[in-house]
Amino acid sequence: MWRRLNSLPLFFSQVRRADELKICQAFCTEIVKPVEGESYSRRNSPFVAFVLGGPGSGKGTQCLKIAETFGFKHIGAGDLLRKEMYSGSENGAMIQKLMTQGSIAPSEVTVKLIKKAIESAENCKFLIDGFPRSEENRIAYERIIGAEPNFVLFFDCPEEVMVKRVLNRNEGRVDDNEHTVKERLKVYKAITLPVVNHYAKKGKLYKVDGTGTQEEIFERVRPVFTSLRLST
Ligand SMILES: Nc1ncnc2c1ncn2[C@@H]1O[C@H](COP(=O)(O)OP(=O)(O)OP(=O)(O)O)[C@@H](O)[C@H]1O
Ligand SMILES: O=c1ccn([C@@H]2O[C@H](COP(=O)(O)O)[C@@H](O)[C@H]2O)c(=O)[nH]1
Ligand SMILES: [Mg+2]
Repeated sequence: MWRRLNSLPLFFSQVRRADELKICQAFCTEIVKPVEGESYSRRNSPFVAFVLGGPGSGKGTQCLKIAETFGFKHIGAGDLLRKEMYSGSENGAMIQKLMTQGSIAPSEVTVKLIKKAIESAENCKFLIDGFPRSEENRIAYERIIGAEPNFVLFFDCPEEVMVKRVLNRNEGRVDDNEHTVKERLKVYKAITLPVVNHYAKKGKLYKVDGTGTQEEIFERVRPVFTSLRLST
């Protein structure tokens, strides 16, 4: 569907936290370099950043700030699934069960929702928050969408901080409870971190310290997006 985008140059070093998989850390001044003269369009080649991190690492919070400051369209994979769940669609009950368990929805379902959200947006720059959750998700996205993300923003946060934030969230989510957050952390470590590692190896990962205040974190994120020189 969309033509493949060039992989973007990042520089690497070893990691401290999230070290189960020895994820590489990007630490460069010119973080993302779109190809000279390249223009991005919603249908042919949107500019896509995946935003990953554990439950409560602050993905949604930071995506709102990035979207507002840099004009990206924020697509929360979990938000799309929650909307589907409450819509009364045929997948609703299945999604509710998986979310309550802390498990992951079938790739076809999630990618279809993401594709629809991209195609119906009046934008060509997207933040896809909380996806891909697994290697299977990633492969399905690449197959169905026909492109890789331009880069991946990863919020690295200690487990105890993430759990505390989730349990204080108070938004009525079916998964904001002690039991589900424990399951989500297991899934995150076993299935999502390999995706993070995949993008690190490809030179597409930008890792940000997810501790501190929302404002402090955003100041770490800001240079990533300031360095983008998108021609649209
Ligand atoms: N830096 C921060 N310090 C304290 N609380 C925060 C911070 N960032 C976000 N929060 C709060 O923590 C909770 C979780 O944040 P957020 O929803 O952004 O995380 P998330 O990574 O999207 O989580 P999930 O994967 O569960 O959707 C929210 O209530 C949010 O307001
Ligand atoms: O790609 C995805 C994203 C989310 N889910 C399910 O939704 C919940 C909550 O997701 P958030 O991104 O944290 O809002 C997640 O635990 C999964 O159950 C999914 O299946 N696939
Ligand atoms: Mg979220």
